[in-house]
Formats: sequence, structure tokens, C-alpha cells
Amino acid sequence: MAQYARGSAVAVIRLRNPPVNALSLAVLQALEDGLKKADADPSVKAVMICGENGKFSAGADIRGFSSPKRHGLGLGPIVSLIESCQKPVVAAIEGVALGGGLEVALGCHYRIAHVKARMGLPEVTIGLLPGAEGTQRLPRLIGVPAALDMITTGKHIPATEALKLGLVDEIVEENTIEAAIRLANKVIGQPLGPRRLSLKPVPKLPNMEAFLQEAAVKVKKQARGCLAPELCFQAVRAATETPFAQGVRRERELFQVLLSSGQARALQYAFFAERAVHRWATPTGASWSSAAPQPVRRAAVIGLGTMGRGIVTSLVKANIPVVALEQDLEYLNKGRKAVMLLLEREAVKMEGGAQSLDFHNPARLQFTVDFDLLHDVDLVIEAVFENMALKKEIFHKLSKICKPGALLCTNTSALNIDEIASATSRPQQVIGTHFFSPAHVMRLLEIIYGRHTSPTAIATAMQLAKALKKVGVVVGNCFGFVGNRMMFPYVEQAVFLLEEGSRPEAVDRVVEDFGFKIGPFRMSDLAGLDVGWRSRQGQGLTGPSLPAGTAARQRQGQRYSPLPDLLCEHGRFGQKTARGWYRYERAGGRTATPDPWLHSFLAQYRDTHGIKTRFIDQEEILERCLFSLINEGFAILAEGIASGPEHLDVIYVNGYGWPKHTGGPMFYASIVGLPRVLAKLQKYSEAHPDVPRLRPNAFLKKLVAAGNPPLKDWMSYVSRQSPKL
Ligand SMILES: CC(C)(COP(=O)(O)OP(=O)(O)OC[C@H]1O[C@@H](n2cnc3c(N)ncnc32)[C@H](O)[C@@H]1OP(=O)(O)O)[C@@H](O)C(=O)NCCC(=O)NCCSC(=O)C[C@@H](O)CCCCCCCCCCCCC(=O)O
Repeated sequence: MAQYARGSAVAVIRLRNPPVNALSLAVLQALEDGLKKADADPSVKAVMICGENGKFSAGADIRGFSSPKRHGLGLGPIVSLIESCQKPVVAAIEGVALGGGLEVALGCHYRIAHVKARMGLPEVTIGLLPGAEGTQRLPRLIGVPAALDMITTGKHIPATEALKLGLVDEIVEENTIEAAIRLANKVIGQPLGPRRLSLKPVPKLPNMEAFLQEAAVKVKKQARGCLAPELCFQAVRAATETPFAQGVRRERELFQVLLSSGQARALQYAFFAERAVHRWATPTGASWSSAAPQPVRRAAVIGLGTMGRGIVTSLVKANIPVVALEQDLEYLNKGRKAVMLLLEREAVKMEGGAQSLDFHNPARLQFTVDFDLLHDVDLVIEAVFENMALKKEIFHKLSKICKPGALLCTNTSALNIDEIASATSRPQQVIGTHFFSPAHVMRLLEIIYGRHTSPTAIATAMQLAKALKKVGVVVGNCFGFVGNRMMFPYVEQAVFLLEEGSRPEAVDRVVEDFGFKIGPFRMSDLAGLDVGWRSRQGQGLTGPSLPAGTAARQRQGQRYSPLPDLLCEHGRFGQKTARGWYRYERAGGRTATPDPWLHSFLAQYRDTHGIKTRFIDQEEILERCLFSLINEGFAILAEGIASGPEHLDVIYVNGYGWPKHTGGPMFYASIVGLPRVLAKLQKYSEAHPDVPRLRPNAFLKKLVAAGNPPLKDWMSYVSRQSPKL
């Protein structure tokens, strides 16, 4: 709730709802009561609004958006009530003022912020728009370009930037509450009209229409099917075209559209899913409550290829001193140059912010070829290429050199953590940390525990993820872990669709129209087709070790497509060779163009293998790709590899470009309805009996038989697991 107190002439209203002072109905009611009381009390000359525990407010209570009680009390009218107060109202912003919290502050006549505070209107990230008149007040205060940027991206800005934009009147380094009370006393009796944002005009731009048109195109492009950014834009446009009251009506209409959209539900699910995975637990019951993380004061990274460079950059950005190691001076110098370039770019991005990068100091970042320098680090991340023998050799060395207690992490996307750990004398300290490329940009960190990994090691890796500003997701050990294991059937279906009559550009378009950042074939060209080719050669699926007489399109009685292998045999590795599933302007080029060579190659391939080309519609493309991936997700849940569907969704949204506004694959399945997913898998499986990954998983069948329970109850239907730890 909100606590009302009257000191001298300044009444204090303190928003109180731990941990982030979310605006629940009780808080709103108390805020309204406090304002009315202060207005009515002749001894009160000014009001100060602040939050409890060093945080102003993180906005409306997101859990309340699905509550039927919500309609009783709106936040907009309360913000108007603040603004129309006859006594000056000052907001004292500490910690965060986000969403409805910032809208409350915008209703105040003055805003004063602590230098470390952050402000923003992040509603767009949970599928909404600032629905308490924020889309109308903010452009009046800071102008249309800056307001549009904040509202359509949802970014949080530091107090220093807020001051430059004119969003706050003052920033302080000392006690914000005392400074706000001083300010309130100072402005008693001053005219309030000029301080009421609803009365101000929206600052004009010489080329407003042209600016808005350009901004609309940009917002639409970035939204990729997500409704909220476009509706945020429309609400701000209304501010530029209509008087305040009319703009507010438009804002409310648009807010209602978003609130009732499935996208808002999915995005809010994604918000809480991310927090849920942070509360990790393993099948043996290890969790934060049973394990404390070890401090990481100094780390090492082995291997300065693409992944290692990104990981070093991430650590430096997190202010963790790093030793970067390569096998010889030639690789070291190449790696050092690349890391320095990345860090210089990051430093430019951070210019003007509160933090700066210190990477020229050898105590913070040291390059070496000497393994012995790793003797005193707290954590090592091995990031050499995916070769089990090499990784085992390195881990054997590490267990001899590193101090007792040092955490030994392997950056692998599929390899067996237990086998790597078997090369050391301390398997309890070995853990998988699967970074995603580029590692200094991508938010996901898959954290894989092996049979012997200790809870302390898991807690330390999770804490590291947080320090690196990543989302750590704890999963069990199996080939491909969660992310790649679910990706295999998806990519497999995409290639089978080509065999049957589709084209790469058709499959990619369907998947990208669904909202994926990049379709399976463009992704494969970007990653390099040779990576999978090498792995399949290693598994004996192709190449010289394949027994003579093996059927071209069969492996162990199951359907297999040699198409990706054939492309590699033609030297088509993707972007790096300017040819892959598409052609590119040059080696390393990024612009994918459909390739007539590939089309005739596919036609010839179908002729050779007697495959009748058929037209495949968008529905079949989407369902076969997505439902096979989801099917694997159910297998993962049933095996206890992940402790809930939220884990799979967080992994896909943050590491694989799955559109966040659909929640993630498992949430999407729950919305489509499990009976429908099952029926479709059954249909496709009957049509392709030699494709085991299309066979509906037993856990999916069990959930359908149980009456399609809500996603939050799925795990209660999993049979008891054998402990993994
Ligand atoms: C604030 C953060 C930056 C903090 O990050 P940090 O990493 O420090 O911590 P966590 O993210 O782990 O958060 C801690 C804890 O707090 C929970 N939480 C955070 N924010 C909210 C919130 N806004 N509502 C509810 N709960 C919240 C979080 O889930 C964690 O708890 P958990 O148990 O899950 O571990 C960061 O948290 C953050 O970015 N938060 C989101 C900020 C945001 O998106 N704000 C916008 C909210 S939407 C909004 O404000 C809309 C307004 O524009 C317009 C509203 C008009 C209609 C108003 C009607 C009011 C209806 C209220 C109904 C109430 C029903 C009832 O009372 O029964």
C-alpha cells in the first residue's frame, strides 16, 4: 500500500509493496486516499511521493493484468489527480521508476532523481503500452523523438540521461528524499500551471510528418509481428495530432486492444518465466537454498576463436579480470587483435554511461600462451572447438594446474559433460556453460550439470550468468542439451521439406513470418554448413567411414537426407564460401539471394531418387518444423533434463530467435492446444513412418489424455525421475 505521513508543511506519500513497489489495487487506493487527504489539509503546503526501500516503483502489478478486479480502479485518473492537485507535488525517484511508476512521476509537478536511478516505460516489452497517460505526457515533456524511442523500445535510461532529456529537474548524489522535501518547500506558492504536462503543447518538429512516417517504418520492421511497438507508436502519434484529452482516449482504446491480445499474455508469461528459471532446482533437490555461489574474482578463457573472443569481452564488461590463453603466439596475436577490436567497439557504445571499460590494464586483461598462469584463477571457461579428445586433454591439464576449488567450465553445444569431467580429478567442479554466438551479445547461457557436478558449481555458474547480464538456464546432460536437441528435428524437417518439393526461401519465409529472426536455411548458411558436416562425419553418418552399400536416404532404418552433405561436397559451406542454400554477393557476404543452381540441383536430386515433387503449403511447413521441435521438448521434460516448460521457452526466446510475443515453443503449444499438436504430429507421422521424431512423444499423449492441463501443471504429470546429481 502507500503510507501517508505529514511532517512540517510537506506531506509524504510512500509507495509500499515489496520488493519493487508494484502498483497493486491496494497501493493505488492508498495513493488516491493520501492525495485527497493532503489536498484537504490546510496545514499541508506541498506533497512528496517516494517509494519504500530505495525504489520508486516498477509500475503496475503485472500479475494483476489477468485479474478481473483490475477494472475497478485505473491508474490514469490517479495520475490526473496528482497533476491537478492545488499543492506542488514532487516525485523523489530512487532505484527504478518504470511503467506506471514513471507515469505517476510524470503526473507530479517536479521530479528529482538519485544519480543511480533508472527510468523507463517498458510496457512494450510485456505487450502493452503506457496506459496511464504516459504516451501523452512524455512527448510533451521531452519531445516526440526521445519519447517515441523510450516508449517503442521500453529501454531504461540512467538518471544522467533523464536529466539531459529534461525528464527530471534535478539529480542528486546524496539523500533523494531530503532533497525532494527541500525542493517541495522551495516551490510552495509558485504557479503550478506551467508544471502541468497535460497543459503543455507537444514540441513541434519542422518535419513532423516525415519524421513520423520514417519512424513508423522503423518500428514495424523491428517489431516483426509483435503488436505492441506499433500500437505504442500510434498512441504517440495521437499526441502529436489531437488535444490531450482525445489522446488519452486513444491511448485507452489501444491499451485495451493490447491487454486483450494473446501477445500481452505471452510476453508477460515470458517475463515471469525468466524469473522462474533463475530459481533453479535439480531433480535431487539442489537449489539456491542448498548451495551458495563461490566468488569469481579472476577468470580464464581458453581458446580465442569466435566464441572465446565473445566470452572474454563479456567478462571484461562485467568487470571480472581475465587471463586469455591460446595454444601458440600466432593464434594468440590474432585473438588479441580481435578481442581488442570488440572491446573498443563496446567502449564506444558505453561512452557517456556511468561505467567505462578498463581493458588496457594487464591486471584486468592478460593474454598468454602459458598454462601455468591459470594456477590462481577462480574459474576457467574452455572455449576450444568441439573435439572431445582435445577438450579432455585440456581438462586433464586444468585439474593439475588450477587451484583446488576452481570451477572448470566447458563451452560446448552438445558434448557429454560427464566424459569431459572424467578427464579430471575433480568432476564435481566441472560444468557446461553453453554460450551463444556472439557471446558478448546473446543473453542466453545454458548451464549443464553432469552426474558429479556439485550444487556449488551450479550456483556459481548461475551467479556468473547474472554478473554477465545473461539469463542462465540450468539443464541436464544429454546430446545437444535442450536448445540444440530441440533444434535437430526442426532442421531435419526443413531439409525433408526441400526433398519433397519446397525451396529454402519458401521454408525460411514461413518461419520468419511466424516471427523467427532468421529461418533454418539462412541460419545454416550463417553458421556454416561444414560445422554439421564435420559432426555427421564424426558420427559415421556420412564420409569415408560410411559402410559401402548404405542406402543414400536411410540410416539405421530411419529416413536421412544427404542434401546438406552433398552441398558441402560441392564446396557450398554458406556465407563463408558465398554459396550454400542461397548465394551471396561475395565470400562472407550477408545478402541471401535464391539460387537457380540450387533449384535445378534439387530438381535433379528428386529425379535421381524418384521423389515426386509436390506443392507444400505454409501450414504444413510451419507445423512440421515447429511441432517436431515441440515434440522433442516434451521428451526433454519427461526425461527430467529441464525442470519445467519455462526453461525451454526461455532458452528458445533468448538463444534461438523464437518470437517472444508467442511466449516460446511450449507456451505456444499450450495456446495452440495440446490435442491439436498431437493430432497434427499423428497425421505427419503416419505420412512419414520412417521419421521417429514426428512420432508423438508419450508425455504429450499423457497430457492430452489428462485433459490438456494448463502449462503450469504439466510437470505434475511427469513420472518420478531418477536423480541426475
Ligand atoms: C523492476 C526490475 C527492473 C527489477 O529487476 P531485478 O532484477 O532487481 O529483480 P526481478 O526482476 O527479479 O524482480 C523482483 C521481483 O519483483 C517482481 N516484479 C518486478 N516488477 C513487477 C511488476 N511490475 N509487477 C509485479 N511483479 C513485479 C518480479 O517478478 C520478481 O518477483 P518473482 O517472485 O517473480 O521473483 C524488473 O523486475 C522489471 O523490469 N520489472 C518490470 C517493470 C515493468 O515492466 N513495468 C511496467 C508494468 S505495466 C504498467 O506499469 C502499465 C501502466 O502503464 C498502465 C497501467 C494502467 C492500468 C493500471 C491498473 C492497475 C492494475 C493493478 C491490478 C492489481 C490487482 C490486485 O491488486 O489484485
